[in-house]
Amino acid sequence: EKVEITKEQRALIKAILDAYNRHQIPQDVTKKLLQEQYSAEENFLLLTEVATSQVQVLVEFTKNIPGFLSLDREDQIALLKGSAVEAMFLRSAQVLSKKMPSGYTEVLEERIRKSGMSEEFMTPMFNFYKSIEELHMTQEEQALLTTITILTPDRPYVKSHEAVERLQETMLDVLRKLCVLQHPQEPQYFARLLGRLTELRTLHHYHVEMLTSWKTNDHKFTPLLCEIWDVQ
Ligand SMILES: CC(C)c1onc(-c2c(Cl)cccc2Cl)c1COc1ccc2cc(-c3cccc(C(=O)O)c3)sc2c1
Repeated sequence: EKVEITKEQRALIKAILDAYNRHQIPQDVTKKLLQEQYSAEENFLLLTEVATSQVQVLVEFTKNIPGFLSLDREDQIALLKGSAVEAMFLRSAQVLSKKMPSGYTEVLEERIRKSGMSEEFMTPMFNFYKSIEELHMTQEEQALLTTITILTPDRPYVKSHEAVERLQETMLDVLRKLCVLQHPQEPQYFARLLGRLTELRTLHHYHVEMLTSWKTNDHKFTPLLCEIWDVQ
């Protein structure tokens, strides 16, 4: 059947894409990735600094998701805490994508690979990055997929499950139509995008162990990261 994006849905895409592009990590933070030396310590410190900045950006972006601020305040926090890692995998995947060279691709990969993280997480992490790169997502798809990840109803401690589910379904419907219109030769494209959301949950579980292994090697995180990731 003819897939049509309504006027409201077009306005929704514009609002989300504008917010996604408006909230970016400041250049003086990301620039350090290009300048400082390479050592496991230095790489970990830089990644911690950028991740902290990314969380601040994520909070601002989330506040601009239509309907998010009408959710219960505690649910807003629960959604942010529950989705931060997954949103950051998506963001770092965009930066690492060689299809949209960001100037940080090589240095970021190098710093992640040499940040003192155990080898066992490297393979699934870089397989994920490769699978995202192969999708050649448009900016709208990136922004919507991040929004859908944030609006996942079954995060821990979310009380108004239905309210979040309604918001997420609105976004899923827009993304589904966008995929049909922007990837007409790939009828399975939308399903492939949703498959990445499943992959993100697996990486989220790996990430909890990554944090523990860093902690045991006496790596320090910032107060904001400790708060959002429940690290002591
Ligand atoms: C605390 C730290 C050691 C850590 O622990 N786990 C992870 C992690 C790792 Cl490794 C991989 C995936 C997810 C997480 Cl959460 C991290 C680092 O997480 C981040 C998070 C976001 C970004 C955005 C970047 C970035 C660069 C250039 C440009 C831009 C840009 O948006 O312009 C963004 S780098 C970066 C690093």
